[in-house]
Amino acid sequence: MTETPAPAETDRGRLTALTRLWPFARPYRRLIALTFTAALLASLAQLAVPLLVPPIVEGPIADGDRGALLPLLGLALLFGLAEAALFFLRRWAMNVSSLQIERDLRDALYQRLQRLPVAFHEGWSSGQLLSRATSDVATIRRFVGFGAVFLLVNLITCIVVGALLVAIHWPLGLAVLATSAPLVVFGARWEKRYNTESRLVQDEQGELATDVEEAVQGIRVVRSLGRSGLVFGRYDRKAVRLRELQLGKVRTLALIWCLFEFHPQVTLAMILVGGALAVNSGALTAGALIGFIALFTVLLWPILSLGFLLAQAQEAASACDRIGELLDAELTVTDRPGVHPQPVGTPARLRFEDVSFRFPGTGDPVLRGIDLEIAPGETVALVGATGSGKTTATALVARLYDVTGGRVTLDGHDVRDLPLDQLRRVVATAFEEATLFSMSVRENVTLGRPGAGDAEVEEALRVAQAGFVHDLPWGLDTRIGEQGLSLSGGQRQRLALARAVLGRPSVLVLDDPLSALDVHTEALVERALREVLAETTALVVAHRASTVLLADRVALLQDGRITAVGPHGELLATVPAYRELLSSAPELAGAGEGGAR
Ligand SMILES: Nc1ncnc2c1ncn2[C@@H]1O[C@H](COP(=O)(O)OP(=O)(O)OP(=O)(O)O)[C@@H](O)[C@H]1O
Repeated sequence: MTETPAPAETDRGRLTALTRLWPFARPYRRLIALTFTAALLASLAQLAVPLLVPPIVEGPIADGDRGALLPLLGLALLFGLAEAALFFLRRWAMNVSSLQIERDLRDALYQRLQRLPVAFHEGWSSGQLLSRATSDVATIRRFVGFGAVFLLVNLITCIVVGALLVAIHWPLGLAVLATSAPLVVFGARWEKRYNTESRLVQDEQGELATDVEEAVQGIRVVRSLGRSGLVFGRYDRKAVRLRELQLGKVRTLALIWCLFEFHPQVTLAMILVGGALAVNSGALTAGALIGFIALFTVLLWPILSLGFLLAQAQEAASACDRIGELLDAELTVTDRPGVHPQPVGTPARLRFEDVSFRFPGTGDPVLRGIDLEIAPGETVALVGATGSGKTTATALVARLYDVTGGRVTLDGHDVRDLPLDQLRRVVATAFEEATLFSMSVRENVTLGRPGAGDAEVEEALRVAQAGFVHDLPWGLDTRIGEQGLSLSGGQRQRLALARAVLGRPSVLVLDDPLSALDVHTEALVERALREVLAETTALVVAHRASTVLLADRVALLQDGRITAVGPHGELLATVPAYRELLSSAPELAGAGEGGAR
């Protein structure tokens, strides 16, 4: 796997990236509006007590009229109760909408990852994808479920309270607003710096996740080579770098907090001095000053929270950008507009017509002008030196990659003119690396054909010589794969083969699927496989003599070109390069003595 592409140095991570969330938030706009309204009303209800202070101080308290106190206190209590009810409503609506948005985002991301071409996945490390699908989605949920609402509500509270302060005593009110201005200027400047740091931290977390994943997956190799120390060293260097990046982020945040903490204290001192002078000169009553200070304390939380709310918004914007990189990635292998199912026989005729292929971003093409026709029911073995392009050629049939020149056809239809659904139903592929999922044996085998009946499954298992599954603790219902029962390499290959031959596909593509079998099992699988190959069209990558002998004809691939096609015996007799290949590859050498089937 290559390094994850670096983000472009454009507008990335600016708060405008948050607008990407709108399509996900739109279905829940009513709940979001309810959240926002409840939060705003609760904040405004908080203002009731400070606003009631001057009438209480200057009325009942100054006059010693206890009876007049009661209705005012009752009013304050009512506002308190309203605030509590609004708090509950806000939390409920906020959590429901944010959890829904999180789920929708996760689903969209997962579906996109499933649809993105193989070439895309080869360019991205799994840790980067994992961190986007988990921690970035959670960051967005936290912002949607908290930061976004309070950023707006607190801003409105600041404006309303600012206006009230000016209304109570305009010189003091304006002074409070003037001391708040640096917060805005500083906040805007800091936004850029914090954003860059957030993004770097998030990317480094992805790198670290990749390392952990590789170390776990490759644990046997690492242990057997005795390189745990080396692998740990690499991991530790990244962990140290992550710590440094996080510390940088913390430093920036600490600076912000400093300012946001310092500001209210200085402002409060200024209000006390200015207020005392105003009361002395008769420009302000004592009650109004107490009310002014009480209102200013309401302003403290919105001002203090601005720092971390902006930080949360920044992190969410970075997360949106990172997720956007996946959601915007081009779906290069997709259904052409207007495609509809075409008649494809079983077995089908497979043709490579002047096919060329170049991996994206690479120089020389891997395949150049390949012509190969495989008649219905015929088996052709693809033979060539390592790196000659055999696996790449087979991957073009099921459109794991799309040709960059020429075309591949099934019964005369360009594979790009078939709906992907149909194509992948009629073409079955078994890879050299047998991948099994954390599911039951049955689910693993029927993955490509969920409707397959018991008889078909049994037949596929028989062909693949995978009868061992009946001896597993729960037979076909035994859970296998990463989190299930461990199987040997040969057993895994046999199950992957059973998956490919299930339902007798129109075209069978086998990429050296017998490589992990012992000689005895291989002979049994080959015998059964001959039955299947007799009824289907097959393209088989052969690294071993025994696999070559399964084929009717052999195609020799050299440097991305097919240089000879014919029965094994004929090539052996007439093509020196083929003879050389057989003699230089011990695995293939045995074919020298045999003949094609
Ligand atoms: N994702 C990729 N990006 C760029 N180049 C690639 C990619 N995958 C394979 N290649 C290159 O394409 C060439 C053909 O690879 P391919 O796997 O098709 O060869 P092969 O004949 O199947 O080899 P082997 O017998 O070792 O399996 C090689 O040079 C390989 O390095």
